Amino acid sequence: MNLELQMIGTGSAFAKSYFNNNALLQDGEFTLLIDCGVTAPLALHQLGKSFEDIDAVLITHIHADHVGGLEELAFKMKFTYKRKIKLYIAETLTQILWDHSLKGGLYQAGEIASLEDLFEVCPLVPGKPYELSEHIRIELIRTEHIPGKNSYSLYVNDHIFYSADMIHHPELLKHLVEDRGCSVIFHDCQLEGPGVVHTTLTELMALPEEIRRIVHLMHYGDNKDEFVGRTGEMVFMEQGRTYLL
Ligand SMILES: Nc1ccn([C@@H]2O[C@@H]3COP(=O)(O)O[C@H]3[C@H]2O)c(=O)n1
Ligand SMILES: [Zn+2]
Ligand SMILES: [Zn+2]
Repeated sequence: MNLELQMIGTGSAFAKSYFNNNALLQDGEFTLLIDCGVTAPLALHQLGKSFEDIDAVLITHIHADHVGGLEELAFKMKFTYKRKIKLYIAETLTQILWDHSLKGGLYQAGEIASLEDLFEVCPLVPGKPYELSEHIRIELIRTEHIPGKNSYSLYVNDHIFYSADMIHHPELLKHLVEDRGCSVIFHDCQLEGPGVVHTTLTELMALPEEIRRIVHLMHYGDNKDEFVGRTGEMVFMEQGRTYLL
C-alpha cells in the first residue's frame, strides 16, 4: 500500500502564483483533503479532480486559505453529490467554524442549521491518535499561530509531521525527531521578514542539520524561486506533485 501526499497548493495566504497550501492524503481507497482554502475548488479542477473525489476533509485552523473553500464543498456535497463526508476538526473549533465562518453562507431555514446538516462531524482531541482509514492515523498537535486562535498541526502515522501555520517551535521538532521517531517534516515557511505568525526560512535554517535534512518547505510566497538553492538541505515542495510517504 502506498500512502501519497499530493499538494494541491503550496502558497502562502495571499500568494498569487500558487494556490492555498492544501493537500490530498491518499491511501488508495481513501482520500483526505487537508484544509480547504478559497482556491481549493480551482486547484482540484486544474488537477482533473473535484470534491467528488474526496472522502473526508480535515481542518487545521480557521483562516480563509484553510477553510474558505468549505462553503462550495458543503453545497456540492449536499445538493450535487448528496452525501455527507467526514469533517475532522479539533473539538475546540467546531462551533467557531460554523458560527464565525460558515453560517453566513450556508444557513438555510428548515434545511441547513448546523455543521451536522452538511458533514459527519468528527471532533478530535489533540494528543490522541485517530484511525481515519485503514492506513491513515492522525494525531493533532496544538501549535501556536495567532494569539487567541487555536491551530493544530498533524502527526501522521507516528512518523510524519505536517505543520499547520505556526510560529517556530524548534523544541517540538527536536522532540518529535529524537523521542517519537519523526522521519519527515512538512513545514510552513515564510521566506522573508520577521516570523510574527509563521516560521521563517531563517529560523528553519538554524535547525540542526539532521532535522533540516528531513524538512520540506511549503506555504511560501510568490518569490519562492529567488530562494531556490538558499535553503540548505531543505527542499521546496512543488504544487501538484505527489509525494510517496
Ligand atoms: N497578525 C497577523 C495576522 C494575519 N496575518 C496575515 O494574514 C494571513 C492569514 O492567513 P495565514 O496563512 O495565517 O497568513 C497570515 C498572514 O499572512 C499577519 O501577517 N499578521
Ligand atoms: Zn495559511
Ligand atoms: Zn493561518
